[in-house]
Amino acid sequence: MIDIILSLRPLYIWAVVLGLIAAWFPARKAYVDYKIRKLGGVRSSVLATDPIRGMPFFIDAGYSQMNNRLLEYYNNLYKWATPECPNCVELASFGVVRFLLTREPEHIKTILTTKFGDFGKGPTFHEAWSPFLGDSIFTTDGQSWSDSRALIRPMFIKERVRDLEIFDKWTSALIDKLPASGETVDVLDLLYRTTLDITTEFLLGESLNSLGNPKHEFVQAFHDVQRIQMLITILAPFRYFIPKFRYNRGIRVLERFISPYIARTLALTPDELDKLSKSDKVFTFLHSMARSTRDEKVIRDQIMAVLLAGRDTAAATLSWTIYELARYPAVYRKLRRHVLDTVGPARAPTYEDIKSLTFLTHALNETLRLYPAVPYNLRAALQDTRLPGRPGQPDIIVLKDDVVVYSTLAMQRRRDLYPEVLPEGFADPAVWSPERWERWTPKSWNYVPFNGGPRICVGQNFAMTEMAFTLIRLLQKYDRLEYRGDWEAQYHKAEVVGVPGHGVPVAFYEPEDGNVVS
Ligand code: HEM
Repeated sequence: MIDIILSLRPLYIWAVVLGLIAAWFPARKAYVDYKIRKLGGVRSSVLATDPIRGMPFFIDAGYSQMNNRLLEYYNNLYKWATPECPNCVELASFGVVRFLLTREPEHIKTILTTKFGDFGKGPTFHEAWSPFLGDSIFTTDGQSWSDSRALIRPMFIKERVRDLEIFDKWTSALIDKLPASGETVDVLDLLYRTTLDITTEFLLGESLNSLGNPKHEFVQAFHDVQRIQMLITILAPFRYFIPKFRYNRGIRVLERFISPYIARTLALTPDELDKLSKSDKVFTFLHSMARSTRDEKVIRDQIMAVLLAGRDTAAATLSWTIYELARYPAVYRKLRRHVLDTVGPARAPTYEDIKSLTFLTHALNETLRLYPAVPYNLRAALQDTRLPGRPGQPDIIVLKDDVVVYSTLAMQRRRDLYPEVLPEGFADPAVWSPERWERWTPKSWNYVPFNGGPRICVGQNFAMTEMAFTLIRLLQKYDRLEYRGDWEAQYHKAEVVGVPGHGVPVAFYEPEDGNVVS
């Protein structure tokens, strides 16, 4: 065939090549249609199967990401969906990979539990993320993922007193950094640093102290790596064209910081590690891993993964909570009253205090409903499989290597997933209202900020305790809070984690006349 083409004149060669390309896409579509029919299901709503129709969607995705309109872009896709499949659409451009984008609870449930084994991060995700997260819990599937989970989980199953001490140390440092009563501060920036300091101390036994040293090169490097990683993920087919200088340099900075801690830990003998494990006070995540593996790379990868998982997620959720509390002073006052009644004005909270403060948990749940920290996620099909169709409709076929993108952000904000007629006292679902949780439990899989199934967030309890602890400390000290930004201008910015795009400029007020309760 090649010989025949090469024997033609150049103009004819171009014509043949273009003809082959033009024929390839309909042929590919026909083949996919045939396979799907054979498997006894249907396609989801098809938006594009070739570059001419597909490219504008991918370009718009990149543009929307850069301009912080990703949720709008994502929701707009469903305007072209068919009534048979209103919440799942298919996009393809070059190559053979189809992207299925969904905001359907039954699909998320299927991916994460019912057909857990059929879906995974997949080889492309692994390749795209491995410079940063290596072969860690985040980037692997099957046995490798299961080994990572077994390595990490022990540090999260116990309620450790040591964790509360770490939270206390760094929330005190946070409060020390807040300006005088009534002065404006961007609390998002401070919370990023607080959660980074908490997470590094938890992981390594020693904190980065970014609250004390905001210009630490680690902070900028971590930011650069995450931002570029998100772009690499969104522009998956075109990721090779993204400049990676800052990304690679950032990863080197992170590694330079972590390496000495790993080396120091690996220098300990198994006996020494066993001895340390007896004491909750000094035993770190690093020690815990070194008891199971002596492989420096394995440890490096898991540390990076937990750093990523633990830092921005909690900072973002706390920031959105503070942003909403500034909007609803009555909720702030109610929370403060609960905290002062339960913990008092100065004492550090215990695990029991935190558990008994249910309204505080409702406030955090409500934030995670409107602003789930991981707003977009994806899974690749590891084999031909299916997602359930609407009641009475056939299943949607997912072919091996197809990528399913799911958004808990888009799903949890779907108006049609809430009662059509809202019960008394149940605020509009678009509104932040912790009170709704007093009489309402979301249907399972309509609310999954920590995901679900075997891959559910391993740090969920750690995160909820850390966030509650931080809020309690702020509520003890300040009797009110004022937003100093432009409410209209605020937007949701998605870089792996969804944060308030304009930060959260606020002023905290201590009680006037020194009274604890105002
Ligand atoms: C508000 C706080 C948090 C939220 C909303 C959250 C959410 C999530 C979500 C959605 C996943 C699933 C990711 C995926 O499978 O693609 C996840 C996984 C994970 N999270 Fe969290 N997370 C939070 C805080 C934390 C913290 C503080 C830690 C640790 C210190 C942590 C550790 C992990 C780890 C290790 C995984 C991987 C689990 C696995 O793949 O088996 N998370 N988290």
